[in-house]
Amino acid sequence: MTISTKAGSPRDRVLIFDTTLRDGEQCPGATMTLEEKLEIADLLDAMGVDIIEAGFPIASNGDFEAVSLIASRVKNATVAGLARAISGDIARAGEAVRHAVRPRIHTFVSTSPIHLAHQMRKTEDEVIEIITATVAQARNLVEDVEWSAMDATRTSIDYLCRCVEAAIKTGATTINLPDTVGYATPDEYRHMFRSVRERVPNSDKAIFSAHTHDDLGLAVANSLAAIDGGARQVECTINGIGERAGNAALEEIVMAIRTRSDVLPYETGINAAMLTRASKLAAAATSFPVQYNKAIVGRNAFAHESGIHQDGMIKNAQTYEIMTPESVGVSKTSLVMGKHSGRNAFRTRLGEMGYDLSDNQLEDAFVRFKELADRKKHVYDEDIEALVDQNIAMAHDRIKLVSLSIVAGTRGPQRATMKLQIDDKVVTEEQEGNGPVDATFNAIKALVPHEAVLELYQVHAVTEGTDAQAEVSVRLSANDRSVTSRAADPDTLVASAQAYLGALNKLMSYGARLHAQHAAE
Ligand SMILES: CC(=O)SCCNC(=O)CCNC(=O)[C@H](O)C(C)(C)COP(=O)(O)OP(=O)(O)OC[C@H]1O[C@@H](n2cnc3c(N)ncnc32)[C@H](O)[C@@H]1OP(=O)(O)O
Ligand SMILES: CC(C)C(=O)C(=O)O
Repeated sequence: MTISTKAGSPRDRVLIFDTTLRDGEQCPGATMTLEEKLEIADLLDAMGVDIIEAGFPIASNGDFEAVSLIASRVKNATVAGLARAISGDIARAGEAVRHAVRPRIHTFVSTSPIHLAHQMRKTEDEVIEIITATVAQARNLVEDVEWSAMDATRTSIDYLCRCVEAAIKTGATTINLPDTVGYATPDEYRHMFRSVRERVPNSDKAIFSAHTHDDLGLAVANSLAAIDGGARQVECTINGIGERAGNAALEEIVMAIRTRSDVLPYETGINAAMLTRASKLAAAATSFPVQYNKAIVGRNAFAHESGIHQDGMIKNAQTYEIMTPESVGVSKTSLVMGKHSGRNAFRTRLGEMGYDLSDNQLEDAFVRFKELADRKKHVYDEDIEALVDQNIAMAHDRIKLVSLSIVAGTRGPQRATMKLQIDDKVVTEEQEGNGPVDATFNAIKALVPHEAVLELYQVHAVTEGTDAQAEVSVRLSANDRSVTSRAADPDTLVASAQAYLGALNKLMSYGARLHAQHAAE
């Protein structure tokens, strides 16, 4: 099947066969409700999936009902029901898909020696007879019959060719050669498709299909190799969910074909902008979270934290992104601020947040940002805001905190050892208190004797989590003047000391007469 591209060069169409609702549901814990299946089927249809494998109708009444309902509501896609090479399975699958606009029966039987000997307990000739009888039965029910050779990749090529020839002769229109146990390498899989297509005399009467599993992490690579070997249908699932390590991920195949159209001259009918939505829906329905670094749909797929990458992204997104986030339905790239970020990203984020800092202010804030990022897993905008505001506010302070250590716990009294820089003199003091905050404030009072009264002391977390920054507010009053100062730090006691000192600095800058001036002398 060939279609023309906009540029006029012919590209082969690769059919996308989605089996999220059948093989995807087979992985332990991924069972979906009827409503969830209907919602997924509607989305797959709207997204442009060519064939939706809706379930295995003989498996249960629930599966039968889901396949029947999906068959009656899907508007464009072919709806397939799976059936073993057993008459009852095929009749049930035929019944389930009968109201589909485009119904398909997908029947399969094992072909590898290990499966024939141990699972089927049949000879090769007996299985050929089973293929002939069951494909013929399916063909009597629907025109579109897919036949699969279970464990094809561990089957001898001679016997596989005999099976495929028999299936096509009896009426199979699609031949699927699955790598059922995820054992093949891309070269082997490509070669298998080439050999079977070359050696089977009637191979041109069927579309060949690849169905891969990810036991060795090769499912997508094998699917692409199969296409190179002549397959024009690929069987895959949203988020790559499926039996054991999963199936080939639909979104990865689609985006590989789209992004590397220079070396993969194919097209799919998928509206890629819906991939992220489909991923979220499948994850919610199955309760299988998508790993953060999952290709295409993982939450880090379009996120950058390292400074060199962020710098490149700011200059030109193509430096570190091979596809746009919009192309897969993600609204924008995110530059995550963290310990690996650099100045360019920090300055850019501050600009977006409305700050216009001088070079010196920026440098100071950047140093403090790196210190914070070393201590904190996530640095949010609110953290940066708190840090920069504090930095600007502290620029002209006469009293600065150099260090603070606290002894706290059940065996009081609590003790604070504090070092301050007052103008250009460094002074140290150790004080006890009724709790670590009291000890801290006592140390300040000892180092900067004053008569200001503490009117308010309040603590709240800037963001969520146990490593959140504490934002402390302190209000002091002296000589009829009242000032409030805020400070943030992951350490509540450091934030408390900074806020208290901030208030003292403000009082001093308003000209309040504090003994601090004497202490600094
Ligand atoms: C590679 C794949 O993904 S194949 C699809 C796998 N999916 C599933 O199995 C999910 C749904 N399965 C089920 O609900 C059940 O297994 C059923 C309803 C299909 C069958 O249940 P049971 O009749 O209890 O059989 P059970 O599951 O214990 O064993 C499977 C039987 O099917 C036979 N069988 C397996 N595959 C095939 C096949 N393709 N064609 C014919 N028979 C087959 C096995 O040899 C075994 O037969 P036996 O009982 O005569 O030894
Ligand atoms: C039923 C077949 C197609 C299958 O799921 C497999 O072989 O993995």
